[in-house]
Amino acid sequence: MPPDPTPSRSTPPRAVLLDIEGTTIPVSFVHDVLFPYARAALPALLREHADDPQVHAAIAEVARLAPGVDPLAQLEAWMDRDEKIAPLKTLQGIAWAQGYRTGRLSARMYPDVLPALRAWSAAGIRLAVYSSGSVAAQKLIYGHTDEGDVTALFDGFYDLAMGGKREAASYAHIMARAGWVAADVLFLSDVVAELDAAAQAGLRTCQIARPEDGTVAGTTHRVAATFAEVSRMSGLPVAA
Ligand SMILES: CSCCC(=O)C(=O)COP(=O)(O)O
Ligand SMILES: [Mg+2]
Repeated sequence: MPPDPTPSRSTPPRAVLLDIEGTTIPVSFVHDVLFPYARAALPALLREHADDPQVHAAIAEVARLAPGVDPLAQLEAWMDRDEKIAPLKTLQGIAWAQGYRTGRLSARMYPDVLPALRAWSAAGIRLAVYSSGSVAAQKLIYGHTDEGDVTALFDGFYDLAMGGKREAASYAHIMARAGWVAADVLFLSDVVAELDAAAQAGLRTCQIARPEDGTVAGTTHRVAATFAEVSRMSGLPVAA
């Protein structure tokens, strides 16, 4: 995307960066389906696949971050606190891969999301994902939705390798990596601290506050309950 010499908030965004949990996929799917699936699968994964290079590297990273602690116990403690730690996210992604492959997992998106993403993409709006879930896990979730494989809608996938979602520098890294101009990009998330960080980096922001997830609307960002509302507020194409 070439830089716009006169970026203006009165023009529609040229790109949209999207959080997953609570924004495109229900919190209940992540917390009641994905997380318990990974928690149940991790002991066998660590026991039986410790020689797999990705598993091996992730376990080594857990040991580096928590020296002297049993890696499985540490992972379970992080899961108890829903910590967004890269090796945990890598291992969860590996655990979910088997579930998607065998058809035991299929992702449910909020019903308003896909029509909007399709309309935005068809109009040339660039779309990218930024989630604490690993890039591999992001491609799995969007590759195995109840609506089929929707990964082709996205130009980019970004995870904690860019930095934490509550740090402004992470959004600057993503802009540099994508070649996007922050002022032209709309970031959608349910979490105010993430929106604060994105706004600090110069992105436009809109909080997604879903009644079904009980998301509490903040006071400092625009708020929408659905992607149709985002379209109307931001001048993005509205789904037919
Ligand atoms: C890739 S889906 C699972 C998302 C996940 O593991 C998580 O912790 C939620 O992160 P998000 O940044 O999407 O809120
Ligand atoms: Mg979220």
